[in-house]
Amino acid sequence: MTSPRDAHRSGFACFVGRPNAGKSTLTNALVGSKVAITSDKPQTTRHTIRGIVHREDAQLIIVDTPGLHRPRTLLGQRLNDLVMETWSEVDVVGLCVPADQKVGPGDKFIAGELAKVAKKTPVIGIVTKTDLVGPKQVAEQLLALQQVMDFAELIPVSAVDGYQVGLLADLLVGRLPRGPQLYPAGELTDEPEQTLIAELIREAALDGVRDELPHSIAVTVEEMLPREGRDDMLEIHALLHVERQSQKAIVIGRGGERLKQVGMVSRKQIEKLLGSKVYLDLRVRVAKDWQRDPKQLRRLGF
Ligand SMILES: Nc1nc2c(ncn2[C@@H]2O[C@H](COP(=O)(O)OP(=O)(O)OP(=O)(O)O)[C@@H](O)[C@H]2O)c(=O)[nH]1
Repeated sequence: MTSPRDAHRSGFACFVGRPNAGKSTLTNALVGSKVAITSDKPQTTRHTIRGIVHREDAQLIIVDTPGLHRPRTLLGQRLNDLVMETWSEVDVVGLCVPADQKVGPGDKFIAGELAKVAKKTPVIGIVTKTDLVGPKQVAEQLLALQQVMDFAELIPVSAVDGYQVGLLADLLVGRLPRGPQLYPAGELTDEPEQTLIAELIREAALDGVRDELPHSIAVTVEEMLPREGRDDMLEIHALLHVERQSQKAIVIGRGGERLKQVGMVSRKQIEKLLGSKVYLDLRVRVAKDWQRDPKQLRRLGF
């Protein structure tokens, strides 16, 4: 007889899909907590952030990769390499395609790349954002997705209303090998706190900026220390790196209004994350063309 302990499964999953497909939101819905940043701007997830789903019968570690795209810069190339590397290391991959957009060349490009690992790693086709369309369109999207590659399973979900999120967790867990817990119960992510904080600041800074500017913002946390004379407060110093002087002006805004807003919004999120009051000092620095400069990329953690 197998004991429940022997039946325990553990392992890694990741979601892929074109930018904005809903991968981060789905990670959060599965984990039940805000660990991956989300935004309506494409390519917001630069770091491989893991969310951990703890269940009686399994521990599912979700690696949230950046969107795959045709590389134009050194950063783009590195991001793609990171995605490929992630695929070969996980137990199951979910290809996310939003229900409200036609299956297009971007999805086919990703499916083509995924097919290369599909013999080793099962791929689940996931139609996301089903709350945005009617049942007929969901069915059509499932059919369209089925054409692009040979999936181990196909499932429609909505991270917003929770539709089939539990079932998706079951499907993912079903593909994990038997094994013990890999992380302590209750731990939701193994990303260093500073990375999460930097991501929250970047998320706030991206809100309301258009075009190519989002790709030009990077955030580093330079210092975290107890605030002098306030033992209930943390003091955090962070830098927003942009590529050009003109971008600096946009990020700061007229009379510093935008930066103030970014500070206010992200401070609230950071306080929630850390469970402590925070004094946040944000500065903007021009790191000329950092996306094309290997030294700068390393300094910014890529
Ligand atoms: N209505 C609806 N919107 C969703 C759902 N999931 C995600 N979204 C929205 O779609 C946008 C993109 O979601 P993300 O989770 O950031 O997408 P992503 O694939 O991680 O994007 P990148 O990080 O750019 O690769 C956000 O505005 C989300 O709020 C969903 O189930 N329903």
